Amino acid sequence: MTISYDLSKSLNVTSSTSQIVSADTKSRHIHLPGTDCTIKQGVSLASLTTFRVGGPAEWYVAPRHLEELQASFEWAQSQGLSVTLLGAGSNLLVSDRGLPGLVICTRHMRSTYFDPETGQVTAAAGEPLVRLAWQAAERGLQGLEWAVGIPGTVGGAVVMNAGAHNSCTADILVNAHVLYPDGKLEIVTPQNLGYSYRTSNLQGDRRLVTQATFQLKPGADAAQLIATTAAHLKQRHSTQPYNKPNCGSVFRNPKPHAAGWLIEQTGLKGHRIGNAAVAQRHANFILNCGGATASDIFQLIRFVQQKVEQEWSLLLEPEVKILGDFQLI
Ligand SMILES: Cc1cc2nc3c(=O)[nH]c(=O)nc-3n(C[C@H](O)[C@H](O)[C@H](O)COP(=O)(O)OP(=O)(O)OC[C@H]3O[C@@H](n4cnc5c(N)ncnc54)[C@H](O)[C@@H]3O)c2cc1C
Ligand SMILES: NC(=O)C1=CN([C@@H]2O[C@H](COP(=O)(O)OP(=O)(O)OC[C@H]3O[C@@H](n4cnc5c(N)ncnc54)[C@H](OP(=O)(O)O)[C@@H]3O)[C@@H](O)[C@H]2O)C=CC1
Ligand SMILES: C=C(O[C@H]1[C@H](O)[C@@H](CO)O[C@H](OP(=O)(O)OP(=O)(O)OC[C@H]2O[C@@H](n3ccc(=O)[nH]c3=O)[C@H](O)[C@@H]2O)[C@@H]1NC(C)=O)C(=O)O
Repeated sequence: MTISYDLSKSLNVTSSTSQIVSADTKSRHIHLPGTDCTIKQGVSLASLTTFRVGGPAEWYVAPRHLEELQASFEWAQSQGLSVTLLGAGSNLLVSDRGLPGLVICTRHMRSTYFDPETGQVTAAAGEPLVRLAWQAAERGLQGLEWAVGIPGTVGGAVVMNAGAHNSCTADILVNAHVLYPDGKLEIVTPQNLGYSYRTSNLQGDRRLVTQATFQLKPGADAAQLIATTAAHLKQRHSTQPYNKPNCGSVFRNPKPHAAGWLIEQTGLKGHRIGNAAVAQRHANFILNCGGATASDIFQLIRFVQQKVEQEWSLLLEPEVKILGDFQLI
């Protein structure tokens, strides 16, 4: 049985039913008129996700500017293609069969502006959150020290409400610019985004975050902020596995419990399916031990869910976004 499996009810799952590629889209590269941007056919997504798994995008584009982004949306609409949004791919499990339609990757949308007076920082969607955290600390701007070690983009952080060390994106977001597929731009505030733990109403949505502004506290001691940031990174490296491809925490914590604790108590540390394994260092991490398939990881996620539910009567909800078709074995 082949299904589009919606594990978290908030997944941007796309069907793998082949799209009809129209006559003028048969070449492997399509130049977007009026831009320097090229849409490519059949681009592997494995190297674009931190799990290092996943098949090809039917079509792929990585715009650098708003105009290129708008042109990409227009092109997808003109071809009747579905659109999937990709940041740094650090919270994604993409099917081995790849994704139909157009995958728009924002990681080349880069720019940062720090206002030392107000403490506000505005960054384009593709800026690495980690880079922003270090730059803020170096400028004596307090409020992003928690973000070190999270290998996502600014856009991904706004969508996922990324967080750590009892802080999260919603705490510091002033506003985000979002682009609708029809080209309309809107400025949204945290109050509009339905934020809660690792959740926002942008998840599974068609709006694309193009930039975000965060409020930091100016005038802090840079050396102190750098020390705190470094301490957070050190703590992470001592509790989380950074040596093999993964997606961070696989499941949201079913508070007041910690998913990692539940999985360890269920005896699943080290459990392996194919080349995917539950990490020894942290049971809420699944590792690609080398040559894992998305299917291996998917089966392991299902297995962990089933075992934990049997033991604790709790269904763990994936934090990772599962995209495309997966087959239940
Ligand atoms: C080693 C490791 C450690 C991690 N630690 C943490 C942690 O401590 N805390 C934490 O919260 N997360 C953590 N994560 C998970 C991940 O880094 C975050 O969820 C991150 O915010 C995802 O950002 P991304 O750019 O990679 O988004 P992606 O994984 O590319 O996408 C995530 C979702 O956001 C959507 N999306 C991405 N960009 C945009 C955009 N510009 N506009 C609209 N939608 C968009 C995608 O469609 C998808 O639904 C970790 C991951 C790894 C690999
Ligand atoms: N296990 C996995 O699956 C993966 C784990 N990771 C881990 O996640 C974490 C975050 O990864 P990633 O987002 O790629 O971030 P990186 O740690 O690679 O850093 C991103 C950018 O932040 C800036 N930066 C990093 N460290 C410092 C510093 N000490 N001082 C000043 N600036 C700094 C640099 O910008 P500039 O170059 O402009 O100076 C760098 O390019 C890392 O610990 C990485 O090892 C990342 C990917 C996959
Ligand atoms: C990595 C992510 O975020 C991380 C974030 O980096 C850290 C640090 O703030 O706190 C959360 O982890 P976490 O809840 O697992 O934090 P930890 O402190 O490592 O563990 C919580 C509790 O579980 C226990 N634990 C953890 C792992 C394990 O194998 N066994 C175990 O018993 C720990 O001893 C601790 O008592 C976030 N995870 C979630 C799902 O909320 C992510 O979202 O991808």
